[in-house]
Amino acid sequence: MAANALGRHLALAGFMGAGKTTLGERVAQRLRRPFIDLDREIERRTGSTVADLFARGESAFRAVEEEVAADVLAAAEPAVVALGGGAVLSEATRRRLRERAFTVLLEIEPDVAWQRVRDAGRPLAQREEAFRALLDERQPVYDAAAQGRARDLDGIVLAAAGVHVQIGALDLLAELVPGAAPVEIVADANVAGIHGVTAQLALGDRDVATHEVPPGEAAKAIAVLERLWRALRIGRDGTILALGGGCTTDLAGFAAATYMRGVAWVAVPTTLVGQVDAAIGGKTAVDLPGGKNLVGAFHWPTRVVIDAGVLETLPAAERANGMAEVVKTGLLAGEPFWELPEHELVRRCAAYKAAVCLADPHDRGPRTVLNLGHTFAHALEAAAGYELPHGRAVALGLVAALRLSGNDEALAVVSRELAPEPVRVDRDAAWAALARDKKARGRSPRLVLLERSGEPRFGVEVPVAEVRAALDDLIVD
Ligand SMILES: Nc1ncnc2c1ncn2[C@@H]1O[C@H](COP(=O)(O)OP(=O)(O)O)[C@@H](O)[C@H]1O
Ligand SMILES: O=C(O)C1=C[C@@H](OP(=O)(O)O)[C@@H](O)[C@H](O)C1
Ligand SMILES: [Mg+2]
Repeated sequence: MAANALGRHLALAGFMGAGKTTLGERVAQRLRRPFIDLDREIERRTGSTVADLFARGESAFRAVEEEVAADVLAAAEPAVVALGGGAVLSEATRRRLRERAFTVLLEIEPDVAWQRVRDAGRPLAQREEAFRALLDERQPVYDAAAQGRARDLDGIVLAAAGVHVQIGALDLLAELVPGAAPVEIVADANVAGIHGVTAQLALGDRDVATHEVPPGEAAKAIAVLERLWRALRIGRDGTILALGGGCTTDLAGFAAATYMRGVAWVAVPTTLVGQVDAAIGGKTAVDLPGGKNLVGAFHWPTRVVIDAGVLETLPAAERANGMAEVVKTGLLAGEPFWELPEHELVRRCAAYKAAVCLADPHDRGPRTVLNLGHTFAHALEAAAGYELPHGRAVALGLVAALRLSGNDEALAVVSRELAPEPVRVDRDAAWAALARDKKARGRSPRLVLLERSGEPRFGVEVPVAEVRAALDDLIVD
């Protein structure tokens, strides 16, 4: 069974008034997919309104609905499809949804649904009592069709990406790790000491072993990977569960991508960076002596379990690294995510990243926006021999990118929230590293710019001299 909407249609099911049509259109925009509202498509093809079709008898409407659903779901290009509230009553449509789509149930309180549709002239929303009874009657069918559940726009995106955000989710791993097969945990050695037992207890008898890996970047080494490959015992139906920060999820995800030509994996990020960024989107990698992330694979985790509760034990310096990505994400989205309470901030950022990655899973274009400021950050990190904390490097990188964008408002946010401080590194080494960066093509580096918050532009050619000057401004002698 599909675990996410990657490469398949994203179908929205749910009762009348849940917002399938309204939110479906917005989700499609975020995922850069075509949007099809099944009812509108039926009206377009038949030249009659849904109400008129109903007036000729519900069974006639259902027959047309089933036929149009089959057609829409047969299309090769993955779309967002808002179903009508009764479409999943058809056994044939449910089967086609399982084959061709990932179905998210949009949940709604009956009172709210009734208030929304009572005066809209919908054929099955004429009398409140009948409306409520119909929802009760259909609930089991909705539950059977649902592969994910949501209540709002971000919830739909998160479900579509297989990302589960909930405080206390760590205790629910047995339910949240798809399937029933054995699980091997790959954990950061520090995190294993703090949260490892909780994860093991939650998994119960599915937990077969825990492999500890070095904390931080040291985990992303070929030697560590080889040790892990040799130690793994699961078969091809098993699951690797990564418990730790972005370095742990990068390593464990790559192990999962390669072990036995690929096994399923679940990411349980325990750092702010991991929860808002690294664990989402299927990029996995290890480092070579020549550079970071030089060997890797796109291997989307079957689930990402985000429990903001585990951040309580996160050291302040690690939190600061994460805040740089939070500020970056908020600026990209055009919303002050950094002002939100932690759980909500994590959810909003995770949803932003999930949408961008679903729209461009293999990093062919739009996903590049996530690199805002990172071309500079990576150059400074390399010149500092990777001794510079990532958050500090990203804060400085944002300063450079935003200056080049002429975005003073966003610059003020970065100064206030991240207090970036210039670094002492070798200027020529930093420049050489920037020129080597994979985003630099030919002579003029291509950057992500953000003239207006919420409207990033990627692949923008910026004159070499301006880029060099922006980099130099981040460095003190
Ligand atoms: N999240 C929401 N908040 C407030 N109103 C909404 C929301 N979603 C939908 N609506 C409104 O509720 C009504 C029903 O929405 P619609 O998208 O047609 O639902 P559905 O397609 O699930 O029946 C519309 O008037 C719409 O504007
Ligand atoms: O629940 C239903 O049986 C129906 C829901 C409607 O779509 P919405 O859910 O968008 O209102 C529409 O397909 C038709 O009126 C029947
Ligand atoms: Mg609708």
